[in-house]
Amino acid sequence: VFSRDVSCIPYYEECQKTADWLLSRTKHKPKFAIICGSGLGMLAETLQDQEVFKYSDIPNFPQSTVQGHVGQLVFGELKRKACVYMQGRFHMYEGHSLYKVTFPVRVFKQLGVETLIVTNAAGSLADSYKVGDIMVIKDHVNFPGLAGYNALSGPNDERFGPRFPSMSDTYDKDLRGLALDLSIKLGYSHFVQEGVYCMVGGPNFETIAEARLLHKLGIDAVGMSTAPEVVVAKHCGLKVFGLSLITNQVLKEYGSNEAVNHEKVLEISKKRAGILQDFVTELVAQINSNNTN
Ligand SMILES: O=P(O)(O)O[C@H]1O[C@H](CO)[C@@H](O)[C@H]1O
Ligand code: HPA
Repeated sequence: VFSRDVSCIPYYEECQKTADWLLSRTKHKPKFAIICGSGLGMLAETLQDQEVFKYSDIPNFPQSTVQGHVGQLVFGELKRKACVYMQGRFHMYEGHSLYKVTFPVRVFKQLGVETLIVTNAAGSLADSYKVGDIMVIKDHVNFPGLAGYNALSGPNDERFGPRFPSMSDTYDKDLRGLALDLSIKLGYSHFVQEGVYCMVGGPNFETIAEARLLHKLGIDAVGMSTAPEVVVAKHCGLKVFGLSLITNQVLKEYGSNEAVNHEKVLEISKKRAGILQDFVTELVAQINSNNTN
């Protein structure tokens, strides 16, 4: 489940074939790819001149199985910049191999994308965060990756990137700075944070003991995605920027009657998607005007 079957058809060619299929059907040449987190598919709604491809029609593409992940690529223009949105991501807990989870990222690279913007729904461990806050991802802890379930495990194809890529500067410093400046300009600074995201395998939410452990480790927000996509993006030379929407507080005390569930996560995502949408739109516009990209 976790690693690539080395006997399967060559991965680079497989990605290229999918990219060529898309390029022959869309007039857009995206430089930005945006992955929509749980319940955040509406981020794509502001795209002008849309062209939509269902995952079930795209060669080699996996299928979405999680509620809140529609399962289509939307190409279009945001402030006259060509973008592709992934409405529905793939998670390890769905049973996808990590090479399938990250397949779209490599396809984006072959489409000519230069910057990947990841979004996700996450639970907060940081005491100062509130539900509805947006966290600019400064760095991540890839728990499955540390345990050997890494999207880069298996044969390395140098055409994507090096065997041993550095991850010390993964979330682009200029883009993070730009986003924090922008949050002030947009009047968002009271709910925009910067912090560390941690990926756990899921699909269960954390036990109290696990939540306390993550909190002690200095992790600010936890989710079940993002790290594999980001590792693969960095490996193949994409600039990376990430936003976590805080959909719930992770319980750290015993005896509470509260419990998180996916429906509550989707409810908050739906409520805050508009704000996230504006943030991403303005950011994409600014990246160009500042020549950051
Ligand atoms: O990370 P995204 O896809 O936003 O979704 C988050 O929300 C779901 C749990 O409610 C999990 O899939 C978790 O990873
Ligand atoms: O509390 C959480 N834990 C893990 N993943 C999540 N995704 C949204 N909220 C959470």
